[in-house]
Amino acid sequence: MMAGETTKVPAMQLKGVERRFTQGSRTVEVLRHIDLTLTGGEIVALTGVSGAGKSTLLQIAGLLDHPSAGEILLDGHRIDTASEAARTVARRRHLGFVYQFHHLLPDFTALENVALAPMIAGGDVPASRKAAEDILTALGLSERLHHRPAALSGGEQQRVAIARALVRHPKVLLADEPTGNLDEATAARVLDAFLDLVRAQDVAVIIATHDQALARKTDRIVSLREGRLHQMPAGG
Ligand SMILES: Nc1ncnc2c1ncn2[C@@H]1O[C@H](COP(=O)(O)OP(=O)(O)OP(=O)(O)O)[C@@H](O)[C@H]1O
Repeated sequence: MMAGETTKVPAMQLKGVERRFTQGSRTVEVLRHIDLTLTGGEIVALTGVSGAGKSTLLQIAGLLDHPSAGEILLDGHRIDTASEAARTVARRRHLGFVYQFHHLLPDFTALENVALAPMIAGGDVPASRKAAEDILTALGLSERLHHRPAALSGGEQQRVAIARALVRHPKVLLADEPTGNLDEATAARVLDAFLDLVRAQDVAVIIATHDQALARKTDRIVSLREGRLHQMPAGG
């Protein structure tokens, strides 16, 4: 190790993760033995054909589902064996989620939608609103703070959803087709704003996507095939 360098604990590690679903007499092995290390500041694209298990893997990494076997470490600590209450706290404090459809609250403004997350986590109102304003401004939405979702374009709505996921500075951000609902030009703009922001925040990001143009902009591409994770060569 070089002088002044510190070893960085991975934001999240999946070790030997398996997930099988049993329906009647039939068992489907969706994830067979997944090893994945996510480091702060690293953006990983998770690819694979429809049904390959991308969403299943995100659900497990997001502590929303339990692996059938294997370990999950968050910031170096086992979290898969923790109580449901501890997992909920860890999810709120350390994980952020962005989905294809944004699920913004229709009766709240952009600013309120984003500020709610830190407020629910116990932040005071002025600090939460300031954090929300800062991140929305970083995403180019300073002129849209007081608009409700219905008065925003699709790309703007998705940027609000991204702001909401990032406002508490999660250690890990899990995104499932975050630009899948947008036209190509809007998707590219939203993605660029999103990548600039997460690179500045040092958050580990995993993005499940079918979009090769999106995947090529990340630091690393992994692909799920027959339940196993393959590292794809650099450059996609
Ligand atoms: N709760 C469940 N019960 C039974 N089977 C399930 C369950 N959840 C997922 N599966 C199966 O696991 C496999 C992987 O599904 P998953 O949604 O993770 O794929 P995906 O790669 O995200 O697909 P897509 O790109 O279409 O969203 C599919 O065959 C699916 O039917």
